[in-house]
Amino acid sequence: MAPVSAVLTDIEGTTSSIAFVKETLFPFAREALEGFLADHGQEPEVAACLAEARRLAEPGEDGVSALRRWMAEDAKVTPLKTLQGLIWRQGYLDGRIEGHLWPDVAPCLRAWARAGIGLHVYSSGSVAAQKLIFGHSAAGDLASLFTGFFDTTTGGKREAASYAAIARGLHLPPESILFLSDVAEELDAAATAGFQTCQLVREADGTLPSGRHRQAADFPGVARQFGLPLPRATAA
Ligand SMILES: CSCCC(=O)C(=O)COP(=O)(O)O
Ligand SMILES: [Mg+2]
Repeated sequence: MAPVSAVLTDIEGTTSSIAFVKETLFPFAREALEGFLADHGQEPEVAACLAEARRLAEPGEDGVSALRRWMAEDAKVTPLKTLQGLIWRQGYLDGRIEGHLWPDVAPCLRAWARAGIGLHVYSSGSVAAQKLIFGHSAAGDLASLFTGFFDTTTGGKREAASYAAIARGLHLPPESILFLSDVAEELDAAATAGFQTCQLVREADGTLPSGRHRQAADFPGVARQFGLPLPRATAA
Protein backbone atom coordinates (compact mmCIF):
# COMPACT_ATOMS: atom_id res chain seq x y z
CA MET A 1 0.00 0.00 0.00
CA ALA A 2 1.46 3.37 -1.06
CA PRO A 3 1.86 5.96 1.71
CA VAL A 4 -1.08 8.37 1.86
CA SER A 5 -0.03 11.91 0.93
CA ALA A 6 -3.53 13.40 0.62
CA VAL A 7 -7.00 12.77 1.95
CA LEU A 8 -10.10 13.53 -0.10
CA THR A 9 -13.24 13.51 2.03
CA ASP A 10 -16.96 13.38 1.44
CA ILE A 11 -19.13 15.41 3.85
CA GLU A 12 -22.62 13.94 4.45
CA GLY A 13 -22.25 10.66 6.36
CA THR A 14 -18.46 11.05 6.60
CA THR A 15 -17.44 14.27 8.39
CA SER A 16 -21.01 15.28 9.25
CA SER A 17 -24.23 13.53 10.13
CA ILE A 18 -26.79 12.57 7.53
CA ALA A 19 -29.48 13.91 9.89
CA PHE A 20 -27.89 17.40 9.88
CA VAL A 21 -27.96 17.54 6.08
CA LYS A 22 -31.45 16.06 5.70
CA GLU A 23 -33.18 17.60 8.73
CA THR A 24 -31.46 21.00 9.00
CA LEU A 25 -29.78 22.03 5.74
CA PHE A 26 -32.25 20.68 3.18
CA PRO A 27 -35.42 21.98 4.95
CA PHE A 28 -33.75 25.38 5.48
CA ALA A 29 -33.24 25.74 1.71
CA ARG A 30 -36.65 24.24 0.89
CA GLU A 31 -38.51 26.71 3.11
CA ALA A 32 -36.50 29.73 1.93
CA LEU A 33 -36.50 28.96 -1.82
CA GLU A 34 -39.36 31.15 -3.11
CA GLY A 35 -38.49 34.11 -0.85
CA PHE A 36 -34.83 33.87 -1.82
CA LEU A 37 -35.67 33.84 -5.53
CA ALA A 38 -38.00 36.82 -5.09
CA ASP A 39 -35.28 38.81 -3.28
CA HIS A 40 -32.22 37.69 -5.29
CA GLY A 41 -33.55 36.35 -8.62
CA GLN A 42 -32.07 39.28 -10.55
CA GLU A 43 -28.52 38.67 -9.26
CA PRO A 44 -26.38 37.08 -12.02
CA GLU A 45 -25.42 33.92 -10.09
CA VAL A 46 -29.02 33.24 -9.03
CA ALA A 47 -30.41 34.07 -12.47
CA ALA A 48 -27.87 31.64 -14.02
CA CYS A 49 -29.04 28.85 -11.68
CA LEU A 50 -32.66 29.48 -12.63
CA ALA A 51 -31.82 29.49 -16.34
CA GLU A 52 -29.91 26.20 -15.97
CA ALA A 53 -32.82 24.70 -13.97
CA ARG A 54 -35.21 25.68 -16.79
CA ARG A 55 -32.84 24.10 -19.34
CA LEU A 56 -32.68 20.81 -17.41
CA ALA A 57 -36.39 20.74 -16.47
CA GLU A 58 -38.79 18.12 -17.84
CA PRO A 59 -41.01 19.24 -20.74
CA GLY A 60 -43.82 21.41 -19.37
CA GLU A 61 -42.03 21.98 -16.04
CA ASP A 62 -40.80 25.45 -15.03
CA GLY A 63 -37.46 26.11 -13.30
CA VAL A 64 -38.87 26.44 -9.79
CA SER A 65 -40.92 23.23 -10.13
CA ALA A 66 -37.81 21.41 -11.33
CA LEU A 67 -35.85 22.73 -8.33
CA ARG A 68 -38.63 21.57 -5.97
CA ARG A 69 -38.70 18.12 -7.61
CA TRP A 70 -34.92 17.75 -7.34
CA MET A 71 -35.12 18.75 -3.68
CA ALA A 72 -37.74 16.04 -3.07
CA GLU A 73 -35.61 13.48 -4.94
CA ASP A 74 -32.32 14.64 -3.32
CA ALA A 75 -31.01 14.90 -6.89
CA LYS A 76 -27.41 16.10 -7.13
CA VAL A 77 -28.08 18.62 -9.89
CA THR A 78 -25.62 21.50 -10.10
CA PRO A 79 -28.08 24.47 -10.24
CA LEU A 80 -29.91 23.12 -7.18
CA LYS A 81 -26.68 22.51 -5.25
CA THR A 82 -25.43 26.01 -6.14
CA LEU A 83 -28.70 27.64 -5.04
CA GLN A 84 -28.80 25.67 -1.78
CA GLY A 85 -25.30 26.96 -0.99
CA LEU A 86 -26.37 30.54 -1.66
CA ILE A 87 -29.43 30.14 0.58
CA TRP A 88 -27.50 28.48 3.45
CA ARG A 89 -24.92 31.29 3.35
CA GLN A 90 -27.30 33.73 5.06
CA GLY A 91 -28.16 31.15 7.73
CA TYR A 92 -24.49 30.47 8.53
CA LEU A 93 -23.64 34.18 8.61
CA ASP A 94 -26.44 35.16 10.99
CA GLY A 95 -25.93 32.11 13.24
CA ARG A 96 -29.13 30.20 12.41
CA ILE A 97 -27.00 27.32 11.07
CA GLU A 98 -23.85 25.83 12.58
CA GLY A 99 -22.04 23.18 10.54
CA HIS A 100 -22.25 19.77 12.17
CA LEU A 101 -19.04 17.75 12.43
CA TRP A 102 -18.63 14.49 14.27
CA PRO A 103 -16.41 15.23 17.31
CA ASP A 104 -13.65 12.88 16.08
CA VAL A 105 -13.20 14.80 12.82
CA ALA A 106 -11.59 18.17 13.69
CA PRO A 107 -8.77 16.74 15.89
CA CYS A 108 -7.78 14.30 13.14
CA LEU A 109 -7.97 16.90 10.38
CA ARG A 110 -5.70 19.18 12.43
CA ALA A 111 -3.23 16.36 13.14
CA TRP A 112 -3.15 15.31 9.48
CA ALA A 113 -2.67 18.91 8.28
CA ARG A 114 0.15 19.41 10.84
CA ALA A 115 1.85 16.32 9.42
CA GLY A 116 1.73 17.75 5.89
CA ILE A 117 -1.08 15.54 4.58
CA GLY A 118 -3.01 17.49 1.93
CA LEU A 119 -6.69 17.80 2.80
CA HIS A 120 -9.35 18.11 0.12
CA VAL A 121 -13.14 17.88 -0.09
CA TYR A 122 -15.36 16.21 -2.67
CA SER A 123 -19.06 16.66 -2.03
CA SER A 124 -22.22 17.05 -4.06
CA GLY A 125 -22.75 20.23 -2.04
CA SER A 126 -21.31 23.21 -3.93
CA VAL A 127 -17.78 24.42 -3.23
CA ALA A 128 -19.31 27.51 -1.56
CA ALA A 129 -21.44 25.24 0.66
CA GLN A 130 -18.38 23.14 1.55
CA LYS A 131 -16.47 26.24 2.66
CA LEU A 132 -19.48 27.33 4.74
CA ILE A 133 -19.95 24.04 6.62
CA PHE A 134 -16.26 23.85 7.52
CA GLY A 135 -15.89 27.60 8.02
CA HIS A 136 -18.84 27.78 10.44
CA SER A 137 -18.49 24.38 12.08
CA ALA A 138 -19.23 23.39 15.65
CA ALA A 139 -15.42 22.98 16.02
CA GLY A 140 -14.67 26.49 14.71
CA ASP A 141 -13.36 27.67 11.35
CA LEU A 142 -11.67 24.68 9.71
CA ALA A 143 -11.96 25.82 6.08
CA SER A 144 -8.29 26.85 5.91
CA LEU A 145 -7.19 23.26 6.65
CA PHE A 146 -8.36 22.32 3.15
CA THR A 147 -6.67 23.26 -0.10
CA GLY A 148 -8.83 21.49 -2.70
CA PHE A 149 -12.62 21.71 -2.99
CA PHE A 150 -14.47 19.66 -5.65
CA ASP A 151 -18.19 19.45 -6.39
CA THR A 152 -20.57 18.27 -9.12
CA THR A 153 -18.92 20.63 -11.62
CA THR A 154 -16.03 18.11 -11.63
CA GLY A 155 -18.49 15.28 -12.32
CA GLY A 156 -20.69 12.80 -10.47
CA LYS A 157 -19.35 11.11 -7.35
CA ARG A 158 -20.17 7.65 -8.71
CA GLU A 159 -18.06 8.13 -11.86
CA ALA A 160 -14.41 7.04 -11.96
CA ALA A 161 -13.60 9.88 -14.39
CA SER A 162 -14.35 12.43 -11.64
CA TYR A 163 -11.67 10.97 -9.37
CA ALA A 164 -9.18 10.79 -12.24
CA ALA A 165 -9.86 14.50 -12.88
CA ILE A 166 -9.35 15.31 -9.18
CA ALA A 167 -6.02 13.45 -9.07
CA ARG A 168 -4.88 15.33 -12.17
CA GLY A 169 -6.06 18.62 -10.62
CA LEU A 170 -4.08 17.88 -7.46
CA HIS A 171 -1.02 16.76 -9.48
CA LEU A 172 -0.87 13.57 -7.41
CA PRO A 173 -0.78 9.89 -8.34
CA PRO A 174 -4.23 8.42 -7.56
CA GLU A 175 -2.74 5.70 -5.35
CA SER A 176 -1.35 8.34 -2.97
CA ILE A 177 -4.85 9.77 -2.30
CA LEU A 178 -7.18 8.26 0.29
CA PHE A 179 -10.89 8.84 -0.40
CA LEU A 180 -13.28 8.73 2.56
CA SER A 181 -17.01 8.25 2.09
CA ASP A 182 -19.99 6.43 3.53
CA VAL A 183 -21.34 5.48 0.09
CA ALA A 184 -20.02 2.25 -1.46
CA GLU A 185 -20.73 3.34 -5.06
CA GLU A 186 -18.60 6.47 -4.58
CA LEU A 187 -15.78 4.36 -3.11
CA ASP A 188 -16.09 1.89 -6.01
CA ALA A 189 -15.62 4.74 -8.49
CA ALA A 190 -12.62 6.12 -6.60
CA ALA A 191 -11.04 2.64 -6.38
CA THR A 192 -11.53 2.19 -10.14
CA ALA A 193 -9.56 5.41 -10.63
CA GLY A 194 -6.77 3.96 -8.46
CA PHE A 195 -7.46 5.78 -5.16
CA GLN A 196 -7.12 4.14 -1.77
CA THR A 197 -10.53 3.99 -0.14
CA CYS A 198 -12.10 3.74 3.30
CA GLN A 199 -15.81 3.53 4.11
CA LEU A 200 -16.95 5.50 7.14
CA VAL A 201 -19.47 3.27 8.87
CA ARG A 202 -20.96 5.63 11.43
CA GLU A 203 -23.33 3.80 13.74
CA ALA A 204 -25.38 6.93 14.47
CA ASP A 205 -26.04 7.38 10.74
CA GLY A 206 -27.06 3.75 10.32
CA THR A 207 -24.48 3.19 7.58
CA LEU A 208 -24.19 -0.42 6.45
CA PRO A 209 -20.71 -1.80 5.65
CA SER A 210 -20.31 -2.61 1.98
CA GLY A 211 -17.68 -5.30 2.53
CA ARG A 212 -15.97 -4.05 -0.63
CA HIS A 213 -13.67 -1.48 1.01
CA ARG A 214 -11.67 -1.08 4.18
CA GLN A 215 -13.89 0.47 6.81
CA ALA A 216 -13.66 2.60 9.96
CA ALA A 217 -16.17 3.81 12.51
CA ASP A 218 -14.50 7.22 12.85
CA PHE A 219 -11.49 9.28 11.75
CA PRO A 220 -9.07 7.84 14.37
CA GLY A 221 -10.02 4.43 12.95
CA VAL A 222 -9.04 5.72 9.50
CA ALA A 223 -5.75 7.03 10.89
CA ARG A 224 -4.87 3.69 12.49
CA GLN A 225 -5.53 1.72 9.31
CA PHE A 226 -3.71 4.01 6.89
CA GLY A 227 -0.70 5.07 8.99
CA LEU A 228 -1.89 8.65 9.46
CA PRO A 229 -1.08 10.57 12.66
CA LEU A 230 -3.51 10.48 15.55
CA PRO A 231 -4.38 13.54 17.64
CA ARG A 232 -2.27 13.52 20.82
CA ALA A 233 -5.19 12.74 23.18
CA THR A 234 -6.08 9.56 21.26
CA ALA A 235 -2.55 8.47 20.31
CA ALA A 236 -2.04 6.16 23.32
C1 LIG B 1 -21.75 20.87 1.69
S1 LIG B 1 -22.82 20.24 2.91
C2 LIG B 1 -24.26 19.76 2.03
C3 LIG B 1 -24.09 18.48 1.36
C4 LIG B 1 -25.07 18.30 0.26
O1 LIG B 1 -25.67 19.23 -0.23
C5 LIG B 1 -25.28 16.99 -0.28
O2 LIG B 1 -26.02 16.83 -1.25
C6 LIG B 1 -24.59 15.82 0.31
O3 LIG B 1 -23.55 15.52 -0.50
P1 LIG B 1 -22.32 14.59 -0.10
O4 LIG B 1 -21.68 14.40 -1.43
O5 LIG B 1 -21.47 15.32 0.89
O6 LIG B 1 -22.85 13.30 0.43
MG1 LIG C 1 -21.74 10.87 1.89
